[in-house]
Amino acid sequence: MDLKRAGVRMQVVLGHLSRPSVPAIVAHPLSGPASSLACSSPPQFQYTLDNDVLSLEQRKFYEENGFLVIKNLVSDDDIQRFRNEFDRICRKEVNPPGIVVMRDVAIAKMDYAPSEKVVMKVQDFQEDEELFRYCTLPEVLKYVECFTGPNIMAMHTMLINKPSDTGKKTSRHPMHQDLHYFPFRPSDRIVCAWTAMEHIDRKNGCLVVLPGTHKGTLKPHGYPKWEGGVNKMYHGIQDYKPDSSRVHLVMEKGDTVFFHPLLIHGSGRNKTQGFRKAISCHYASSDCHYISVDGTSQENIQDELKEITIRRLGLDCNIELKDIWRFRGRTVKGERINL
Ligand SMILES: CCCC(=O)SCCNC(=O)CCNC(=O)[C@H](O)C(C)(C)COP(=O)(O)OP(=O)(O)OC[C@H]1O[C@@H](n2cnc3c(N)ncnc32)[C@H](O)[C@@H]1OP(=O)(O)O
Ligand SMILES: Nc1ncnc2c1ncn2[C@@H]1O[C@H](COP(=O)(O)OP(=O)(O)OP(=O)(O)O)[C@@H](O)[C@H]1O
Ligand SMILES: O=C(O)CCC(=O)C(=O)O
Ligand SMILES: [Fe+2]
Ligand SMILES: [Mg+2]
Repeated sequence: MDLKRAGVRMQVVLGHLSRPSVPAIVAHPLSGPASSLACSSPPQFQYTLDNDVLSLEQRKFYEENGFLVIKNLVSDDDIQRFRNEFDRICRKEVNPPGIVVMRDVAIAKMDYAPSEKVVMKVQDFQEDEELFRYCTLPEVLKYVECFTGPNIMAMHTMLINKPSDTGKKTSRHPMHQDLHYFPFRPSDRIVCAWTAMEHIDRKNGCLVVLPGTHKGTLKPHGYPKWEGGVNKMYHGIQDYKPDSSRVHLVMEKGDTVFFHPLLIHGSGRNKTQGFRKAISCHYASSDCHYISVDGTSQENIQDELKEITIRRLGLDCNIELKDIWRFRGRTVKGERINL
């Protein structure tokens, strides 16, 4: 086993077994700045920017693996507030503009009273002041800036309420790269923050990552051929091999993983009776620019997103993908430049 793999394994094992202690390569919000550890010949960094937040070890870990877990970053109080607001949205006590409330495909056509038990995800909560607070938390943005730089936009927001699997395995999220969904670049200035809202492990469907895959390119995505069905827009990489060496990220409430948009990741079934909750935001530097995805592997998701948006807004004309993203994006720090 090479050192990198051993390191990843150690993080996961130690992170799971020895909760109060901070394993060497698991980042801690209070751990020291890179500058204090700087050695004589600084390595070249591609995926992280010079900053006083990440230790050299944390920085190297992200460069090598494409993700970094920061333990205990978001407070219990904040998580409770997000839970309360999610509940209010599910019960239709509030209906913020733009929000998408999604049911699991296994129950999509059934008629149930509105409650958190029928909602698998809310998305695009940029107009919901209470949930959008997550995207503006200074403790989160402090880390985001290490990847995006100072001009930061929140581009995509989600609260995922992974339901108990009905037996059809539809609670799985196929392995994918988030960049498939994004018509902006460069990819290295985009990062996802994903915070566990409770203890999450393999039983309730934790995140699964393929370390180091952020160094590859964007792969073609499509719907996996799953007997029990697949949720709308849950595309997966087409050449997924079940034997790929996966790392399951066991996380505690408040732990936050930052990951690169090319990192291949997904999540397994929720085999418990509860709903597994996580809140996330994709950030990008506002220096990024929109690209045309015409004629690329992203054309399939462009077509689906345009179709849904046109239907939802009741438009009778075409709409440009970049305008959908311009409309969603919100500046959370610095100034809005290109996006
Ligand atoms: C980095 C990003 C990574 C990502 O994963 S981004 C993924 C992007 N996902 C999205 O943008 C959200 C996709 N979901 C949606 O837009 C909506 O939930 C969706 C699917 C349009 C349904 O919303 P509504 O139209 O409000 O719901 P509805 O009950 O009227 O259903 C309309 C038709 O859609 C079907 N449907 C609902 N939920 C579904 C699901 N989970 N999977 C597959 N199909 C689903 C539903 O059965 C109905 O079909 P029909 O028209 O009756 O044949
Ligand atoms: N054809 C596929 N394309 C893309 N991703 C897939 C495909 N089949 C399975 N996956 C993903 O691979 C992971 C493992 O799949 P599996 O069916 O073993 O799920 P599980 O047993 O519920 O979860 P786990 O093994 O992670 O505990 C899941 O994240 C799943 O979404
Ligand atoms: O929370 C999960 O299960 C994974 C979500 C995810 O990767 C996504 O929506 O892009
Ligand atoms: Fe994802
Ligand atoms: Mg499995």
